[in-house]
Amino acid sequence: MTVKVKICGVRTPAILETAVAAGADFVGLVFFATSPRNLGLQEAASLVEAARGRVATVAVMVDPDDALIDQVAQTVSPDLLQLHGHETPERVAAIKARTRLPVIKAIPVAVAADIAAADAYAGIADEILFDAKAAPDAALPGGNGVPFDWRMLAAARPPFGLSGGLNPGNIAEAVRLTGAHLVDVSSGVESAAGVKDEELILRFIQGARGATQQQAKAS
Ligand SMILES: O=C(O)c1ccccc1NCC(=O)[C@H](O)[C@H](O)COP(=O)(O)O
Repeated sequence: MTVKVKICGVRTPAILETAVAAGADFVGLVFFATSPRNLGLQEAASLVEAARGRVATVAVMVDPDDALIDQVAQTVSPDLLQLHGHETPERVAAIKARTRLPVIKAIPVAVAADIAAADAYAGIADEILFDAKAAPDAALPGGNGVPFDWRMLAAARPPFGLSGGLNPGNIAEAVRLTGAHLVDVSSGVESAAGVKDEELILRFIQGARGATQQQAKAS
């Protein structure tokens, strides 16, 4: 199994090129006004145009209303959507029907009981992404660079994605321990909030690919 890698919070053409050259499968474009990774619609549209056919683009939104959904779908035209808020299964289904785009649903995890929340999205979301639940006083619902206890994912139904506090130093262990088929990183490949680092992106993707090879040998 080859682990798919998503580099989230891409903001510039140069970092998009780095992610493509390093072999990323997905790049995330964040639409969340107070995030240091937030993009305007036109900036995002330019990145999507440059990415088309080379790496899949994911528009990351938090409890978006229909107006934002329509603006992003029509102006930015990403390959997928990622819903990172409190969207119900019914809302996810409605957004999918409205846009005809595949949807990644983020499930926030702090305690073992949180894993079961994913079950309600079976057959609705195209991908489940278990992410660390943000602290109550956190400024952002995602992209905080904080991991959760991966052992809780023993109760998760594969396939699933993993994010939250991943970085070049822990990605191999994270893949080995969880069996995640998708890994998603933001803070762990940044030199400062919202500033992606080319070297860290390369090392992260190499680490994910290396972990895949070891896992394949063991099975
Ligand atoms: O990254 C953001 O700024 C962000 C803002 C609002 C909602 C979601 C956001 N990011 C979602 C992601 O997909 C991140 O990659 C994921 O939460 C992991 O982040 P990190 O722990 O920093 O690697």
